[in-house]
Amino acid sequence: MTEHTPAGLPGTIHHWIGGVAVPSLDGRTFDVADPVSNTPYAQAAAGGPADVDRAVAAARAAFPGWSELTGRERARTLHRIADAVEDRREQLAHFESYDTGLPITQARGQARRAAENFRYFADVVASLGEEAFRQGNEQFSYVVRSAAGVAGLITPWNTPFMLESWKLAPALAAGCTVVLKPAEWTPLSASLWPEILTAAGLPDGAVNIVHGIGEEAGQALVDHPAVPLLSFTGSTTTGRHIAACSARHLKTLSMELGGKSPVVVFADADLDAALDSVVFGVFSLNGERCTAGSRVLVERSRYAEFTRRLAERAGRVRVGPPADPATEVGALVHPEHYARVLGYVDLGKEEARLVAGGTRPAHLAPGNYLQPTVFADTPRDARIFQEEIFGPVVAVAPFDDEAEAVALANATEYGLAAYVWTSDLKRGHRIAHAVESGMVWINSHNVRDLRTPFGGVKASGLGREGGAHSIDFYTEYKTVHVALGEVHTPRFGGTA
Ligand SMILES: NC(=O)c1ccc[n+]([C@@H]2O[C@H](COP(=O)([O-])OP(=O)(O)OC[C@H]3O[C@@H](n4cnc5c(N)ncnc54)[C@H](O)[C@@H]3O)[C@@H](O)[C@H]2O)c1
Ligand SMILES: O=C/C=C/C=C(\O)C(=O)O
Repeated sequence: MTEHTPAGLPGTIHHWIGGVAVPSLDGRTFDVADPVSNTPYAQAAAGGPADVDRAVAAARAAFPGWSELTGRERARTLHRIADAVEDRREQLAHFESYDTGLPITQARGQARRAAENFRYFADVVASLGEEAFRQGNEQFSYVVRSAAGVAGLITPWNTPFMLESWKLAPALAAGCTVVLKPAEWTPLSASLWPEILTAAGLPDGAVNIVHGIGEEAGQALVDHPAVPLLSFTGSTTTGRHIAACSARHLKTLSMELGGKSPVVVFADADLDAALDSVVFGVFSLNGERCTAGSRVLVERSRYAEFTRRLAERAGRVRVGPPADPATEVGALVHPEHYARVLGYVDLGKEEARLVAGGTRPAHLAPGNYLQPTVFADTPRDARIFQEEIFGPVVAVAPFDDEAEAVALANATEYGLAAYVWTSDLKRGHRIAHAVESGMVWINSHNVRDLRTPFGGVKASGLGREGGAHSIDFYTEYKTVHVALGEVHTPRFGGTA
């Protein structure tokens, strides 16, 4: 605990099954710590197969009632969920910041975005139509959509509440009922869902939450035969494992996985704007952001200037306690993750040239703090150029021409996001089309439009969520064909 411990912390975080807060059937719990003191402040229920089974049963029981409502009726509940999130925005932000180490100002933004996710998907489902096709006067076909069933939602520890809402909102909008398994390092903000969903009048069992360790609670959800679809956000390694396990039941999968997104800066770019975007893109959210621009490729004629300015800016980023409103980079989520990031920093010192950061800021004693770190002259086969670090660490490298920029941008197994900076818009589009990624921003940082497909290619994922793509994922189609005129069925076997 620290002087910044928020009021109202629960001592125990329970599962939420069928509208009731419950411990694990076998009574097991795990420790939950904050990333500043790294000491446990709560116990959370450690779910296993029997708890997941109970949660799936509750979701199945709630499914007929929830899925048979009209889209407009479900939309009304979703708007009330958004209201309830907004009502608790301060508490949510403080819980999130305390548990994850995110700076409080950024945690507030994530809470706002969570409410927005519910409003957005409420509007989508309220205006959703279905398709019809006519073949002259002979046949009419129409397509009905229905909720796909009980959805399993498995979420990571970075921006946990927002990413939970990014799955809960479209799943509920589409008429699914769900079992959510939050990340075990950051279960605190999820402990507010029961209060939020109850205040909004969501029927019991429509959302069930099972806390626990990925390999136990998450695995049980993956293996459950009555969960036909899984939406997973997390690491590529876990995603691959879940996909392999899901083959047995042919589950429908949506996977938002890791990234190593390039930022390509041409000599004709607005360098000030590009610099702002690079600094924000890799150091905001503590660098624990799937779409972080963690590889910066700069045209050689501006490379030295850009690298020097980036190093200066990184040195001025304010690292500090997550609860301090002046903090720009807080504490990394967990000592294990912190050690992993520090391991990459040590490696980077061998593989490239350290030009900023690389150490714990002297004034911050315990806590998982790291000064924003910049490596220059990074070779393309360096591990710090290839592997997702998921912390405030950026690798910079020069390029000589457009072809080399594209080759370097594509020289990783990942393909989530990419960013291009140039004042030549034709070139901007050329690069956007040539880069292997699910999303590209030209002369912009990661500004989201919730209507667009979000997701990646290569090792960054499978499928897309966002807008109608989310609704498609959480629904099944059925096509109904009906004859309009006289039917001339080919007569097999002659007449009787
Ligand atoms: N592409 C995106 O949209 C996006 C968004 C956020 C995070 N991420 C990625 O997430 C990663 C960081 O998150 P993380 O470290 O929590 O990832 P992780 O894969 O370790 O864990 C994610 C979730 O999966 C669960 N899990 C672990 N093993 C499991 C198993 N065998 N079966 C079922 N569930 C299991 C965990 O408990 C957790 O809830 C990074 O790679 C990051 O890029 C991607
Ligand atoms: O760290 C990952 C961030 C994911 C972001 C979204 O899913 C989103 O902005 O909708």
